[in-house]
Amino acid sequence: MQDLAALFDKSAAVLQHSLVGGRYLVAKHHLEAGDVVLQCPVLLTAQLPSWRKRICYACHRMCQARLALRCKGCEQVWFCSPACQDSTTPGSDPSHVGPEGAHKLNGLSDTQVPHQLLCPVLARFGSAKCGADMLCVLGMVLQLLGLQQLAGQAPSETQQRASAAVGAFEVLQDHAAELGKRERLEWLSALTFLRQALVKACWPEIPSLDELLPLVGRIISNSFGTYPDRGAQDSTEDDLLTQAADKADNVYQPLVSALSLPNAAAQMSPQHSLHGPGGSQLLPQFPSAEPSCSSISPACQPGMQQRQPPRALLPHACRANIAEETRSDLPAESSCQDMLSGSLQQRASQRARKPSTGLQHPDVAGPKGAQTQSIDVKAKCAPTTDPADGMDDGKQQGSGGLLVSESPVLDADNFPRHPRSETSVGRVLFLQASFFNHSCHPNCYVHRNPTGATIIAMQPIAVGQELTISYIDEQLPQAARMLALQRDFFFRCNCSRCSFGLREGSSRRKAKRG
Ligand SMILES: C[S@@+](CC[C@H](N)C(=O)[O-])C[C@H]1O[C@@H](n2cnc3c(N)ncnc32)[C@H](O)[C@@H]1O
Repeated sequence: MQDLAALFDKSAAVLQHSLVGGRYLVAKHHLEAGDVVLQCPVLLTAQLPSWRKRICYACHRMCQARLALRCKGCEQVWFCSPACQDSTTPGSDPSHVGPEGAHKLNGLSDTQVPHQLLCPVLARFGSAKCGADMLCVLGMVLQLLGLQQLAGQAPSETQQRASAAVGAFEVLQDHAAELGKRERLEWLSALTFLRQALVKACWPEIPSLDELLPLVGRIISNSFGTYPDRGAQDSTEDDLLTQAADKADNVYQPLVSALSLPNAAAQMSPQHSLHGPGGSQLLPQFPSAEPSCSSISPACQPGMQQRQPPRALLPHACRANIAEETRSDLPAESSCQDMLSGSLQQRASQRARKPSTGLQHPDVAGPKGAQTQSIDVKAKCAPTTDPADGMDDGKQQGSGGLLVSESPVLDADNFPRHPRSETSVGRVLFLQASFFNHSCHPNCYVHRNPTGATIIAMQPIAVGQELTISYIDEQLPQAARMLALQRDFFFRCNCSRCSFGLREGSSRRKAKRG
């Protein structure tokens, strides 16, 4: 606990532990809406195969044009510039690469796993017979194995940082034991492929399946989905403040009103003293478009990015799909027990469904694109195809923004809706953010950019009060929320809103019957 606590030294959060609730974070001091609670770097991240030709492996920029520079060794990663390509080799000077700090692939500049280390293993990924999301997770497992290799090297700052990262990752909750039988078999099959790739690449130590499965268990239950975003790249301090205010007002106020929580509306109506003590001073300076990158890639030019309303949090693609399905399929007050018992059995098949329509990969044209999204175990017989091949770049949708976004979208009537039409482009794991518990009525939200995430208070938070974020679309009906949390995060939510909702649901049913 001592070392873990140090992860939060420079933040407004303190890690606590309770025998009943496990680890959780509380406010170190009073926070106002808009205050930054903490910033966490990206620990692991990977793109879905179909997006790799659009997203620079080094700086994580999403580009409109298909990237021209590909690693000749593995043929699995693409770069937006020679500088970005060079940055992945040890000893290079990363200072001129991409947006400020974006070369820090793992958010730990000195522990970025050199691409040369991973390249021979990635070279085998082209023949993988697993689905896109699984391949994405395998890529993150490989990065972690790379960090483990760095951690085993001779003492140096790099070694120390890698050891710290690996050590902290190992204490994240691992839900591998809760995988359904079918899912477990799927993962074992995918991990067997990874082991074979490691053997062929002469990896120094080949972990057993029993050692690899918990890594997957931690990654899938702690990672966020990444989404295309047009505009967040230029996030300014004012944008962040506005987002915090929008989120608090437009997202939670209607929810609170709908639930008629006593006193809650007042609590959820921050005074927006966003520039108050500890507010703006603490806000980070997000990297803006960087001349070195934009001068090379037209897609990185600020003029190419259209500002869009901020969007809401979603963990990853299959969660978005479930959200959409459950919204339409499920009555708001369905029995949660029924939902959950069904959900566990259906988890694998739900995940196997192809993403909903909406924003598609710019290269994807109809059914061909859908092929890459299936993670059905049977479908794994077909190699993962890359829809970017042979497509016309001129028909791409514009998308010059960041990979990740996490703020609400407003409908025409100004009521927040969820970006469920968005398709995930990959996954990302933030170490510190993994210690925030979920609430369906959270007091913080996560603003993400390619180099990391910033947790921001959405309302005044008293010293010692628990800090929570939402892992899902908290505007879903309770049954759907519970289903998504159980299915994707392996727990049953005990937040105050769910407890309240259960009582409300049963009393409404009673009232209907009566
Ligand atoms: C990302 S971790 C959060 C930190 C976690 N408490 C820990 O000790 O590592 C997510 C896990 O925390 C627990 N958790 C988070 N939010 C919860 C909630 N609202 N209700 C019940 N359990 C929750 C669940 O065990 C879940 O799998």
